[in-house]
Amino acid sequence: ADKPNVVILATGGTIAGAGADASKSATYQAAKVPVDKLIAGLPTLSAVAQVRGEQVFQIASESFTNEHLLTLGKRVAQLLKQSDVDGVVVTHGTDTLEETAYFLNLVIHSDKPVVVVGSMRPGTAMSADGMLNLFNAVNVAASQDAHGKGVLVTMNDEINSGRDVSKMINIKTEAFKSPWGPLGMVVEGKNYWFRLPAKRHTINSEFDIEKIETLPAVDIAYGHGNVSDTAYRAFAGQGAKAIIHTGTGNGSVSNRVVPALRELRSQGVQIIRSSHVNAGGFVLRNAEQPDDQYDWVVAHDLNPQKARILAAVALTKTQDSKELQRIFWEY
Ligand SMILES: NC(=O)C[C@H](N)C(=O)O
Repeated sequence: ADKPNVVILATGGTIAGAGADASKSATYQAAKVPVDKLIAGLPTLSAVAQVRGEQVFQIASESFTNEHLLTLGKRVAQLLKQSDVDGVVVTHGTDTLEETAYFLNLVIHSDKPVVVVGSMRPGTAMSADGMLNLFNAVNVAASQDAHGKGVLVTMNDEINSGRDVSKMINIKTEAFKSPWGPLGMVVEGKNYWFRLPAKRHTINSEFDIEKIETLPAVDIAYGHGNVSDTAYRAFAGQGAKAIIHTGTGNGSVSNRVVPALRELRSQGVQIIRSSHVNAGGFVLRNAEQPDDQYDWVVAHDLNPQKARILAAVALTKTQDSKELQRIFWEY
């Protein structure tokens, strides 16, 4: 009874996946196993925390929508207000895990631990990684020393910041990396911390899930050789309030696309330059493109999918491009 209370909010993904036999590490169905069965499969959890589960969704994370983010965020906030909840774990598919973790990091006003976790192999596979990842997540969520560090992600024994972490490869269990390194490690139920997040998050965020009812449409268009402006114009035509430009290199923009982006900006659409370089981008204002002159915003080190999350959250509060740029520097 003196153990911390941890609630596991289950949303589906491979951590709840099942394959036809133990050799199937990549061929399986995600989002099959209910949360109570996941918890029952890990009896050692009871030595760490009083754990209970809630099935919020049962989906593969590539099908996550803004509505899923809002529903999940509101439930996390509600639970953390309760004095009988010490921490929350969210089980999640890995495909959009980095988006949900960043979203929660921006909008949850609590210093209690929130840990998002998934797995690369279904529980039915040999060397399945979900059990240990979940055990680590519950350990971190139950820890006093995880308070105030923002939303965390435990995969492959590392503790990463939900802001920074990204799925870098789709077949290895060592799939999640932060361009600036992990915050720490969790080994045999003990946390080892090495650094702290420098960006604003959770309790120091100006955004609050309780004040957000909808998220505006923000779309992502990909830059590459021989690119056309068709996607950008189509997104704007369908009502996008901001377009994340997944630029080449420094977030550069082809001269085949620049005129369309200037035109869309003059019509009120926010243009946000990010980069698709693999190790994480570093897009600077007025480098490669005259952002001051064109009134564009840079995503700096946020990858396009994280830039979409921050833009959508920020646009619930401001339509001003300078404010938007301040927010991109601070979060
Ligand atoms: N490893 C995974 O969880 C992948 C799965 N497609 C998902 O994101 O739900």
